[in-house]
Amino acid sequence: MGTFNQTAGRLMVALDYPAVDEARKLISLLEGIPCYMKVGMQLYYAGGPDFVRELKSLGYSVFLDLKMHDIPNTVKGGAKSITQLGVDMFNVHAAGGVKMMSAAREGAKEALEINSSLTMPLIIAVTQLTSTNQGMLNGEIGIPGTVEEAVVSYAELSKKAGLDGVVASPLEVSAIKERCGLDFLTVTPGIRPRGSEVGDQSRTLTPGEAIQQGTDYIVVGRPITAAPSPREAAEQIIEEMKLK
Ligand SMILES: O=C(O)c1cc(=O)[nH]c(=O)n1[C@@H]1O[C@H](COP(=O)(O)O)[C@@H](O)[C@H]1O
Repeated sequence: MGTFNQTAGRLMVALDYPAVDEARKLISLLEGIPCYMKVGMQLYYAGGPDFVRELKSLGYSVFLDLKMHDIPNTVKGGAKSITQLGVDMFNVHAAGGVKMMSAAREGAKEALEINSSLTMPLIIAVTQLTSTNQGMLNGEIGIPGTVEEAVVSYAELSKKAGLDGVVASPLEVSAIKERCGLDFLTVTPGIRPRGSEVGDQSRTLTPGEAIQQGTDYIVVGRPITAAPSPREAAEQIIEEMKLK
């Protein structure tokens, strides 16, 4: 199991930018605010491992969101490389199955055997993307049942594989915790402060509501990055989280 970094806070800021310069600009605006930095595929494909190392050297806790979904051997290798970067959290798709998710853990462990100064990252699994709604799940994707049932079933698989938690919408947090236990982490995107644009997200709650549901971490991108003052937006979100 990885460790829960209290000093990083419970807010994860999604650095969804096409270039590292834009990400650096936001990071300087948010200086001193307790948060994880989430690097997703857009920024990683542009800035690569060097940018992740840069964030680590600045002292940030980093969630590398590359959503691996491949055969177990490939995911094991990917997890080994990611762990060698010293990230604090990374993710895979639960749809890859128990063997694939266990392989991610094995890969991370192998990295630690090579370099004992590394710590085990938190490994979490994406359940159903927060852009998926009930109609899409049953019609387009072809999975029967409710979104909550599909998410909880993926969460159970993730737990069976020995992962630390899942990515889901805040709407499913209490069902996940009920089935998988309170210490099974939930990382929840689909966060929209009241009045902000929903965009392509389908299953959303406000930061305060997400905390009330018992989530461990909230992931916020555009409500901060596209705000007139990203710093004020982040401070307001943290304030709202504390009030709950
Ligand atoms: O794994 C993720 O982080 C993720 C999973 C998911 O189901 N939904 C989801 O939105 N995300 C990520 O969370 C962030 C949400 O960004 P905003 O919608 O701009 O707040 C993006 O970086 C997404 O890639």
